[in-house]
Amino acid sequence: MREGLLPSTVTTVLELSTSGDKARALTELLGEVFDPTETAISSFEIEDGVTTLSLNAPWKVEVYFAAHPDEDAVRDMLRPIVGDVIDTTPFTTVSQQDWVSASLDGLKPVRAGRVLVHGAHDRQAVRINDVAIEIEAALAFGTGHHGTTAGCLLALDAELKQRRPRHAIDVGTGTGILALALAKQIKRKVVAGDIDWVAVEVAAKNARLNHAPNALDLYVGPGLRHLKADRPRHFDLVFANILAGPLRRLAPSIARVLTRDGVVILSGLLAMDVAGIVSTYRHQGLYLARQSLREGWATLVMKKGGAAPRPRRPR
Ligand SMILES: C[S@@+](CC[C@H](N)C(=O)[O-])C[C@H]1O[C@@H](n2cnc3c(N)ncnc32)[C@H](O)[C@@H]1O
Repeated sequence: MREGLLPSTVTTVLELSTSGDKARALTELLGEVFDPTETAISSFEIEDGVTTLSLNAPWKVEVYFAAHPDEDAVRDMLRPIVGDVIDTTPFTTVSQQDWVSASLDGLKPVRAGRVLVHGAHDRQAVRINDVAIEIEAALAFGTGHHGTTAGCLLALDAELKQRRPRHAIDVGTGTGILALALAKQIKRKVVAGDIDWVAVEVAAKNARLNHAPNALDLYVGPGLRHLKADRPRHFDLVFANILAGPLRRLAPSIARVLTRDGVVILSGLLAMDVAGIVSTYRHQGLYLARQSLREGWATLVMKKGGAAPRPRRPR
C-alpha cells in the first residue's frame, strides 16, 4: 500500500529506510514541523509495505521539499532519531509530472460500505445503489486506497446507519473524498478545509466532477480555522484524518465544536498511537465508541457525552 501526503511542488526528496519505531518517531517529528507555509517540508510519506505490525520491519519514510532545503539543517533535525545514517542518505530530485502519473497509474475502484470511489477510467464499475465518488487525485491525498481513508469511509458508513449528521466538517480534506462521500449521502453542504491550498483546489474540482459544485464549503488553513459568519459553529460530525501530532493538538478545538452527542472520526495514526490519542480525547470529554485497523493505520470513532454506554447484561 502506498499513498501519502502527496507533494504539490516537489523538487527534492529525502528517502529513509528505517525500523517501525523510528518511522513512528519520524512521523511525530515531521507532523510537528510540517507546515508548507513555514518550513521547506511540503509533505511526507510513509510506506509500510505489506504492513506487518512488527516494529522491526523495514519502513520507508520520504520527505518532500518545496524548494531545495538546507541539507545540514535537515540532517541535524533528523539525526537524533535515525542516527548517523542520515549523513550518508542523499537528497534526490523528482519531477512533479512523474509523481502525478505514478499516483494515478493503476488505481482500481475502492468499495467502502455504500461508497464506491473510482477514477474517470472506471465509471462502468458503478452499480445502481452505489454512492459513487469520482476522484481526480492529482496533487492531493485521498483516492480511497489508503488504509486511513478507507477506514474513515467505513466508519462513516457505520455511523450513517445510526443517524444522519446535520452539520459536518472535514479537517484536512485532501481531495475532498470524505466530505464528498458524506455530502452526497446527507444531501447537505459539508465544511472542508486543508492547510494546503492545492488540496483545496483539487477538492473544489472534485466537487464539480461529481456534479455537486456546492457540496463543499471550502477553506484554506490549519485545523478548524473555518469560522465565518455563515458557517455553523458546532458540528455533529467531524472528520480529521491527519497525523497523530496534529490530532493531539487539535483535540481541544475539536471537542469544543462538537455538539453534545457529536462524533469525531479520527485517522492518520499508527496502531501504537491509539492509546495516547484516546487518552488525549478522553480528557476532552470524549469516549472511544469504535476502532478499526487497516494496514497498520488506526481509525477511531470517538463520541462526546460521558462514558461509553455499558453493554446490557443478559437477564
Ligand atoms: C492524510 S491526508 C487526508 C486526506 C483525506 N481527508 C482522506 O481521508 O483521504 C491529510 C490532509 O491533511 C492536510 N493537513 C495536514 N495538517 C493539517 C492541519 N494542521 N490542518 C489542516 N489540514 C492539514 C494535508 O495537507 C492533507 O491534505
